[in-house]
Amino acid sequence: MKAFSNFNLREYNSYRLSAVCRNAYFPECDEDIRTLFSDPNAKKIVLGGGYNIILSQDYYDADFVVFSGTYNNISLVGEDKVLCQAGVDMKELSEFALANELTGLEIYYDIPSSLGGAVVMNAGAGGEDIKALLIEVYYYDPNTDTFNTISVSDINFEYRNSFFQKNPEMIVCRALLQLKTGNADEIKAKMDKTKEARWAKQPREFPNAGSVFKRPPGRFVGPMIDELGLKGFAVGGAKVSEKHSGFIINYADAKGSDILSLISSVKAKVQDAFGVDLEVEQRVI
Ligand SMILES: NC(=O)C1=CN([C@@H]2O[C@H](COP(=O)(O)OP(=O)(O)OC[C@H]3O[C@@H](n4cnc5c(N)ncnc54)[C@H](OP(=O)(O)O)[C@@H]3O)[C@@H](O)[C@H]2O)C=CC1
Ligand SMILES: C=C(O[C@H]1[C@H](O)[C@@H](CO)O[C@H](OP(=O)(O)OP(=O)(O)OC[C@H]2O[C@@H](n3ccc(=O)[nH]c3=O)[C@H](O)[C@@H]2O)[C@@H]1NC(C)=O)C(=O)O
Repeated sequence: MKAFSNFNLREYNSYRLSAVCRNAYFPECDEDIRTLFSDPNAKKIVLGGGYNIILSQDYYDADFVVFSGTYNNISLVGEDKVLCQAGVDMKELSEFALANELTGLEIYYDIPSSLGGAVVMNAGAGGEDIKALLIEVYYYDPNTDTFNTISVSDINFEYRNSFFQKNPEMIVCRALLQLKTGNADEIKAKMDKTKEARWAKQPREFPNAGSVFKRPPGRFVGPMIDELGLKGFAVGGAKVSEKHSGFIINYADAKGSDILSLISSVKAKVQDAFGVDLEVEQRVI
């Protein structure tokens, strides 16, 4: 396994915040996972691709385990199933599916996520989600020091929620996905179309971590923020995106604390004006 001391996580969080941690570990196999997590008292902070996190501190006197760039094997099982490890980047997984003329993963060409993060959060967009493709997930339970398999029906997926969110000590190791045989041109066309539509609406030119808030029941976040005239509202180097007000962008060397102050301010204004208590979707670390 790769291990680094005093490691700057800037390249491992999509806001590109500078945050140094005491140690960063990049597991490469199941035994590395057991070594890292078998002692429940030795707390570690888990990151996938770092696309949905806010690193609120400049320094962490803590150990991070990063599932990105390693533990990222993908293999075809039979004709139309794919087995992949937690560190697989979903974009690469969608490209693997295309190369094998398999359909189902096209939207993940542009949903920033590791496979592990996608399972934990039930990643998706436009009405599609990962739940629909999953057969089963293999995970590590530090309470019992065992690797277990859970079938999709037992994961209890909900909107941005799952068994793994409710049990954050469980480590997602691998997932088996069911795809369908497709036509390469059609798969590629859907990948390109999804990407184009998302880039047109989202501020992909700046570091960001997707939607800041969950959709409150029966409402959208963007229109409320727009109505309050908060597009472009900034704290330090962090700003409510002018392109999509459900996003915060790092436009000028923001700190995690800038993002948190901006979130508090937006939350308070939305609460005052609409009586809606916005729930932050991104993980504050
Ligand atoms: N729809 C969109 O456009 C966008 C969606 N997103 C979503 O955000 C998520 C980002 O994923 P990713 O970057 O990989 O995750 P992150 O690195 O952002 O990690 C988020 C949390 O997921 C948990 N986690 C990640 N990997 C594992 C694992 N192997 N085992 C157990 N827990 C894990 C950890 O929480 P804990 O320790 O509490 O379990 C971690 O704090 C995806 O679900 C993605 O869909 C992000 C940006 C845009
Ligand atoms: C980006 C993420 O996922 C996104 C996902 O890409 C999109 C599309 O499926 O739907 C959710 O966003 P969202 O609720 O903001 O949906 P969008 O379709 O972008 O916008 C909803 C509505 O708000 C309006 N809107 C959007 C932005 C804006 O500045 N102003 C505005 O009025 C849009 O016109 C649309 O009518 C997901 N977010 C959540 C928290 O559910 C993420 O999870 O990080």
